[in-house]
Amino acid sequence: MRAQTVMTQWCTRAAACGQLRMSTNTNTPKHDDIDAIFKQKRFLRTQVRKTLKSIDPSLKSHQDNTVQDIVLGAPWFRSSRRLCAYISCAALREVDTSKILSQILQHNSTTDGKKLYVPRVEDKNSHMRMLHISRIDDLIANSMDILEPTPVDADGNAREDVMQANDPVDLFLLPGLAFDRSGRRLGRGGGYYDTFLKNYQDLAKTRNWKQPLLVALSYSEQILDEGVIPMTSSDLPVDALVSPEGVIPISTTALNSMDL
Ligand SMILES: Nc1nc2c(c(=O)[nH]1)N(C=O)[C@@H](CNc1ccc(C(=O)N[C@@H](CCC(=O)O)C(=O)O)cc1)CN2
Ligand SMILES: Nc1ncnc2c1ncn2[C@@H]1O[C@H](COP(=O)(O)OP(=O)(O)OP(=O)(O)O)[C@@H](O)[C@H]1O
Repeated sequence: MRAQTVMTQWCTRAAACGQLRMSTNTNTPKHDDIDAIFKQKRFLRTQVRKTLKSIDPSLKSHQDNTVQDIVLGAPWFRSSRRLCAYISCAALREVDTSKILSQILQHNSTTDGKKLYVPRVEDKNSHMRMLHISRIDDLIANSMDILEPTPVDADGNAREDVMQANDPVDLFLLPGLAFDRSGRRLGRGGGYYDTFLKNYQDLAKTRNWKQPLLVALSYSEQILDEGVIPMTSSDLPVDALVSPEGVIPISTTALNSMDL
């Protein structure tokens, strides 16, 4: 049985027996409900991690290539000038970004002139920065074994922090554990991306910049039925998903700007 089928059946059963009380309404949940939502998220993360572990490695690698080729060929990627992308971690079974990143850093005809910012975790208090890198050698493994940039480059200069940059980022390539077709995203629970994206969106508003396009990369098995992913008011929806089946535009921005 396919992992997606197992997940769908599990979600249906869990919802039916009350393990997952989905917040399909947009009202902010009461304080009493918040703990339950975080508990539901933890439960769902465990299920998704199991599903990811069960995907056949050759199927996973095929999906990695397909998703990356879709991104590399997409007009919204090709026309982006400044982007933030995650450095995929094999142990976390995330969609691989190595091909996308190396193409950006090679400055070839597809990706010429793009400026790349990647995450650096500063503390456990949901604080993450996005720092500019120009070479893959700018990265070292952190305590979670994820590659990230050193704060200072080889010449001793502080790397540019995207929050201090003079020009706007047009595109974010986002990781996550699970997604749905209405833009819900389940992260790894650190609150790093939600906090960062909220701050970046506020900065873009202050500067009168166009908001960046938020695109999450997903294996097919990570796209869950609508209503299954619990949300709080701090969870930010994504504009679009890229899975091996193609691009799924979600927001009006995505529908208007992705040229699909
Ligand atoms: N590649 C990548 N880089 C990233 C993130 C990410 O999700 N992926 N982050 C996104 O926030 C930030 C780091 N946050 C992280 C949060 C949790 C775990 C992690 O290892 N989680 C384990 C479970 C740990 C536990 O339960 O104690 C896991 O998910 O298996 C890693 C990174 C910034 N950089
Ligand atoms: N019961 C709780 N009450 C209040 N805050 C909590 C609770 N459980 C977790 N948090 C915190 O809420 C924040 C957001 O958690 P959430 O589960 O929404 O993260 P996420 O969306 O998966 O992560 P990310 O934004 O990095 O993708 C984290 O800082 C987490 O420590």
